[in-house]
Amino acid sequence: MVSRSSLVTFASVAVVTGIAAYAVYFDYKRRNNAEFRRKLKKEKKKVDKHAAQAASEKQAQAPSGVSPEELRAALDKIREEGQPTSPAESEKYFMAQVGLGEQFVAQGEAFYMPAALSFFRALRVYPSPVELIMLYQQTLPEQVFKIVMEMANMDVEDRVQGYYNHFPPSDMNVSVKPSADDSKKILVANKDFELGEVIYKELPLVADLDIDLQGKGTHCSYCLRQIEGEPTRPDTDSLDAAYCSRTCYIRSKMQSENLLFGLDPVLPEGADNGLGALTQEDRKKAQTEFVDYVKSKGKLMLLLVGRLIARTIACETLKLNPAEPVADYTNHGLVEKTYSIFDHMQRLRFVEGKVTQDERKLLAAVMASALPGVSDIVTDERLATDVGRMSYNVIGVCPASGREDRPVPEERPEDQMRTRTPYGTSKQVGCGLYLVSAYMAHSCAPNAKPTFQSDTTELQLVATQPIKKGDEITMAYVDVSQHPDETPVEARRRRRIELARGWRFKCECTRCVSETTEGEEHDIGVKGDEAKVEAVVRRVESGNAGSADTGPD
Ligand SMILES: C[S@@+](CC[C@H](N)C(=O)[O-])C[C@H]1O[C@@H](n2cnc3c(N)ncnc32)[C@H](O)[C@@H]1O
Repeated sequence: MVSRSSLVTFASVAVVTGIAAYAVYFDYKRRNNAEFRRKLKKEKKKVDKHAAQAASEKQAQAPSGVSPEELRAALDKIREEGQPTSPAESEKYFMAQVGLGEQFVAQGEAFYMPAALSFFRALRVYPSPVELIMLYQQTLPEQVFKIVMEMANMDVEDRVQGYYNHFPPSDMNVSVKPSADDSKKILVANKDFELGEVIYKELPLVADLDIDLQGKGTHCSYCLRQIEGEPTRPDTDSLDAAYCSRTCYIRSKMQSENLLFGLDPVLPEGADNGLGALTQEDRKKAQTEFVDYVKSKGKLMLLLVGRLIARTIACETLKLNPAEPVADYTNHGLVEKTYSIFDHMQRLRFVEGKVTQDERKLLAAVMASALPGVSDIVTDERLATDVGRMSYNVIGVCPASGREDRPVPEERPEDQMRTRTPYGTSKQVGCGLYLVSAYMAHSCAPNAKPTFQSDTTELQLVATQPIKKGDEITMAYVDVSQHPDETPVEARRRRRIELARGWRFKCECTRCVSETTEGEEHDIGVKGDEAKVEAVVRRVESGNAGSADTGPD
């Protein structure tokens, strides 16, 4: 049934899950095309006037009368048709579908269903669906509007609720499932694995060298491998990046380096409407200030969040240019139509991070100097959540050889960064955010371990015990060995404190439970589990997405 709440459902979910593909382009167009802005303003005024009227009239809330089966079949067919890929094609497609819809409507009620399908097709490619829905509500016959809304809700619900049917990709041999008490997510094996077998390989969404290795030229700034011979060094890189190969250089540049630390234009030719108004000097200055801050304060997580935002923008702008060989620059089909990076990220658990005003300004200035207007998305709230989510989920990259020269951190490792490495952080060269591995729970008696056998950021998850299909897969977030100077009780207490300080949860693993001694429990600084999941995600997953509140709890 189409009701106001389902309209809100669609609106809030569509907004928070990222309008994606054309957002950057259209946003620019809107800001810069006076005619477009005038038209939008006029339409908005019309809508505001009618909205008050409609509210008082309390529109009928009956369903469209079309059966869910019929709607489902129509939706499946429309999905199969695919969507235009370039902005120009999208605009053409949008106009054509709206024109068709109008023609069908003019032919009378018998043609309302095909009319609604055309308007729905147009809605799917429009970058601001909420605005369009408001226009539809005021201009389309009620019956047509209801069909469009029912289809839109079905589309969004499938996408949001069906997320874990599509992710992780099936070739990774694992699924994300709810835990037995439904309070969290766990990673489960889709088949049996023998001891020592590789369960899956995963590339990071973003990764970075430890701060002390940045700019040194000893390790690749993209794959983090130790560089043999002369590194590839771009002339104008503000972070002094060095690469082990041209492939790494190109990938890094395409994914985040150019936007953050390079000077090439960010949008594809023709899509920027002359927006690259800031000079290269402005861009360099903003970049240098950000780099100086990150390096002097050791803010690796802020750097990674910058990369994350840059990569999100790069993914969306790459979609604007179908001629680009997208797959070459991306990992695991991350640039795909159904889910954006934002969709992936917002499902990860986190503890809010601390970000100062200066930090936000420095990062926003880098973004603004490359792509004016984009700095608007770097809000205090978003940054605190992103930094929290990043530091909560990254995994330390420890190549087989590791390193012995890592500076001893002044802060406790778990305060400075939580890099989830079973070897401790002392040997790592950097860290990466791995979207699938992020779901692995900690166990003090884990059955799997992340390894970096190719000496790059590619994570290979290896079974450290035989694993049966359906078993939960776990890793150690901290060093779970018993040190020579420790009793079992002391070792248990050490790892539990480290977990509580770093990840704010009380370990409930089988080993901790079995090693509990009577009267021994002590205050480890946390009562239960203080990690959060984005409120909108929780609501959507519990089938109650109607609220407009989209912030974390
Ligand atoms: C990095 S996330 C792992 C994925 C997470 N379980 C989820 O629901 O998305 C870490 C969170 O998992 C849970 N967790 C992981 N290992 C745990 C353990 N040994 N005992 C209790 N909770 C654990 C805690 O809620 C913690 O906040």
